[in-house]
Amino acid sequence: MNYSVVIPAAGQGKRMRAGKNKQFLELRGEPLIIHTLRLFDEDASCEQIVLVANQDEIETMRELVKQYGISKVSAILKGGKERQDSVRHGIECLTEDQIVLVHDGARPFITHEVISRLVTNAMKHGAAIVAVPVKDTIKRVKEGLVMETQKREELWSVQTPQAFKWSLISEAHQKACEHNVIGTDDASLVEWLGHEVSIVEGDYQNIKLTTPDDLLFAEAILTERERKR
Ligand SMILES: Nc1ccn([C@@H]2O[C@H](COP(=O)(O)OP(=O)(O)OP(=O)(O)O)[C@@H](O)[C@H]2O)c(=O)n1
Ligand SMILES: C[C@](O)(CO)[C@H](O)COP(=O)(O)O
Repeated sequence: MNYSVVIPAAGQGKRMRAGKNKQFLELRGEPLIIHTLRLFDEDASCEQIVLVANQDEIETMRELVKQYGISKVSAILKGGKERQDSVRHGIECLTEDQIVLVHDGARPFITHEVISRLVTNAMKHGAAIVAVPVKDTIKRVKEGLVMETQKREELWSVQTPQAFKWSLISEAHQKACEHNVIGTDDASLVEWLGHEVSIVEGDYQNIKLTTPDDLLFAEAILTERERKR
């Protein structure tokens, strides 16, 4: 089953403390966003990529897409204040009757195999997300004191991509916007509508490059993947 993907890349990268949007940081000589875009460009089931960028970075993104020969980018749209606003802009430019993936520009290590299982699940359930079981013990804390220890067997750490039938994710984003509902991921808006969301187990290497430490992990993952090739 073919799909379209919305890639939000319109953040500031504040936690990375690089003095610029982390999408332009280089990994093995290529910008982070290019690693992510290439993954989908090379995925046989990906029909089109909608890239969401900061207004003043749209031209740079366009040039990079051209320079690195990324062929499936159909639009580069202006992002919004929050990630959710950026994703909504991307969803709004697509149409019904398709599976839409949402994937962070800052997650360059998703695999074709996980994408394929995700899309199959989204067709069956309407909504599916990639996640991994939590490894640490998680506690709820208030004012420096432990309130509760959560049942670890019920906890999953959620990643992107997240995949949806377009009509469902479009409705979720529109209604969330009308009611000022903010979620830290897109699936939480679908959950808020009362719709089921299926989990697809992914892998721990699908990290989001968020803080400077993640650059070290990224280098290690790239080294291992090159060795396996
Ligand atoms: N208004 C925003 C905020 C974030 N994003 C994108 O959403 C993804 C996940 O967000 P995050 O890792 O938090 O990136 P930043 O917002 O850039 O980081 P920070 O919060 O540290 O500033 C990133 O690809 C980021 O570019 C976006 O498109 N629009
Ligand atoms: C969507 C996400 O990547 C799932 O883990 C995450 O919630 C994004 O959060 P951020 O605070 O915008 O990085």
